[in-house]
Amino acid sequence: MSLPYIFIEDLEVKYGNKVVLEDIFLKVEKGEIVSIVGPNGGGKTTLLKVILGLKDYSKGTIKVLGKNPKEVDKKEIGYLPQREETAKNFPISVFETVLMGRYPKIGLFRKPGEKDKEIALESLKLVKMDHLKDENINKLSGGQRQRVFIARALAMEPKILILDEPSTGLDIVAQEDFYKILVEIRNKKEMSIIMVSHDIGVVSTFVDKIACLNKTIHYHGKSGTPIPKDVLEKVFGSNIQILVHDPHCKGCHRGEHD
Ligand SMILES: Nc1ncnc2c1ncn2[C@@H]1O[C@H](COP(=O)(O)OP(=O)(O)OP(=O)(O)O)[C@@H](O)[C@H]1O
Repeated sequence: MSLPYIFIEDLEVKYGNKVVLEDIFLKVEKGEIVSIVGPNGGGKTTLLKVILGLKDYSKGTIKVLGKNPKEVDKKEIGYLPQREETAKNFPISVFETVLMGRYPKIGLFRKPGEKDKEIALESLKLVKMDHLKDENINKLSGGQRQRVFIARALAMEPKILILDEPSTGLDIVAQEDFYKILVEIRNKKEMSIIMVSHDIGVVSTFVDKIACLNKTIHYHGKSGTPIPKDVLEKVFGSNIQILVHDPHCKGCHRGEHD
């Protein structure tokens, strides 16, 4: 059997003397979509940084594509950070933005060729934004822009896609569309997707595994199975209310709820 794309065992991470992650065990297989949920300050971004090789760990084992994270070829991992801003009024089109995703492959000083343009267009099609390819990136809505940034990451043809709160600011319909696109991308490209999310109700319908992170991972299971109440209380506190999302509810789609 092949190695999981991400393998983490007994991981501990500190900032100075402060332990922010401990006893972390997590496996992400090829083609799996995993969501990390948890309260502010729970360590989600820190975990992503360790996976990306941007932050050291103090104990345990972590292998990304079978290697120490710092040794992984950066072209193998597409990363979309929490907030991605484009310079206001910078005249760059959607297509040019996605084409920038090819530069790690072709080098900064080479002109993209026909194959690069083909891949950029295919990436835009995957996120269903090809009809806006000539539009200025700053004229798009937040959700549309987010999809373009995903296309830019896809243009690098990575094996793993890492997204930090990709659905922030999207309404529930846009969130669902967004997650459906991620599932399609996974199905077509067989890449692993690991993302931080706050919308636990919606995300659980689309992902393969949810990891609740508050210093350590409290639950780690298949989506569709309800997360036990005691686990939710440990992670979010006792006031948490999880709205179980019914994807067939037509009222949700028409915005008929409060
Ligand atoms: N550069 C840093 N130096 C020191 N402590 C840090 C640093 N970055 C994060 N921390 C601390 O590490 C802990 C985890 O932070 P992290 O940003 O990983 O949490 P998070 O779950 O991503 O939070 P949020 O949901 O608010 O984005 C917090 O206690 C935070 O204060």
